[in-house]
Amino acid sequence: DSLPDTKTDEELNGFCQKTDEGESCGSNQVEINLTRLEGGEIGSTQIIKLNGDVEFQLKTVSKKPLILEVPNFLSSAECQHLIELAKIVGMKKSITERTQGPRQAFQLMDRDLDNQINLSEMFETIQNGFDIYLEEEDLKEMYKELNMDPNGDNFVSKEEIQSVSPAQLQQYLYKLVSQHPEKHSRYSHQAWLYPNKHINDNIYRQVQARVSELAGLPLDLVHLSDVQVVNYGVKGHYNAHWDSSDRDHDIPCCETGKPNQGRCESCRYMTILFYLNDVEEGGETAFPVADNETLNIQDILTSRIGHLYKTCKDANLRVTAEKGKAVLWYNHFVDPGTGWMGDMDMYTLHGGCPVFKGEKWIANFWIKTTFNREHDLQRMARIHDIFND
Ligand SMILES: O=C(O)CCC(=O)C(=O)O
Ligand SMILES: [Fe+2]
Repeated sequence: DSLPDTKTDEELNGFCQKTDEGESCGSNQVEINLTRLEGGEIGSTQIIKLNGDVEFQLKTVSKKPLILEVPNFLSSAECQHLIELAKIVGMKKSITERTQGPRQAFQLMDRDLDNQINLSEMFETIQNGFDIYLEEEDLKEMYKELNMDPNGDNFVSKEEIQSVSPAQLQQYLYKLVSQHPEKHSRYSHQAWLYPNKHINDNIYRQVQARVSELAGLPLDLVHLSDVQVVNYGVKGHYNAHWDSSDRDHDIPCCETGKPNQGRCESCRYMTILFYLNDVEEGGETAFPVADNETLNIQDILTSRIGHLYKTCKDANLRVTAEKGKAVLWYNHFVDPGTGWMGDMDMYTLHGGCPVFKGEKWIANFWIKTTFNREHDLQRMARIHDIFND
């Protein structure tokens, strides 16, 4: 499959690139690569011009991964508009993959291989299996209720666990989080804005154009990416996670608006997150391992640094939620071989701190690409037609 060769340069100008010789369009003429902005020293600010001739500040707040902030990227009216659009679509409770659908079994995390599960291993078992984060008291209460630890030594042996069925455990946990939604990894409401559905919305399109300009990425790519508007109330939060997935040859990347996909994974080259209001207290975006010297994924998965509902204040970096501000980072490196999406940057681990007072509205603009450049160029050509008809 290649691009239809009947297209003129002008028709292909959705992914035109500026070169020294002027503008050059289409995939045959120029190499379209994914690019990255360059940061400065931590705390330093660059001035950039977007939106005609309007100056914006681009502040570097982390180098590993590169994280940039742009205050007042959106006007107050634009923030309000995105919130209104989301409300019209309808805000729904956020769910995560692990809380969807029926559960058959869960994996016991017997880290020290002593054939019994201690409290911290049980914490990890439940986090891993159900996306639910329990405190020590919760675990002890659960042991009592389900009679999981008859001898009361806070260790659940393999025999003891056999007396509880996965269905029983699931039922108990779901009841618990229905009463205490803050124990879930993510406690928020959300709505998706699909670019195709808002094609006549001038404010939305203006924002998309500015995102493309800021990121230095083709507008077609921005038009391929849906937007998620999220609302958090008091106790609302999102524990630490990565926004994208590493290359998996067996599971394709999810694509906006493509029905009946079966299993697919989120592939998001870049995250551009907007704060749509000022939060009275709390609600920062936390990056627990930003600018860490080293990174140990096993440590992240087994320690409590991911439990941002409790540990946000210990995160290496916290970005405050301020109306109109954008914060952006790259979930992937550029593959030097293909010029397209490459390995994931595991330092991008992040999440939303609990809101203590007021509420929090954000919009996630994820730049979605797959690992296959030719495939994406074709998708870009198609969306280009839709947007320029
Ligand atoms: O609420 C935040 O600050 C972070 C949200 C987030 O990471 C997400 O929605 O993927
Ligand atoms: Fe995220």
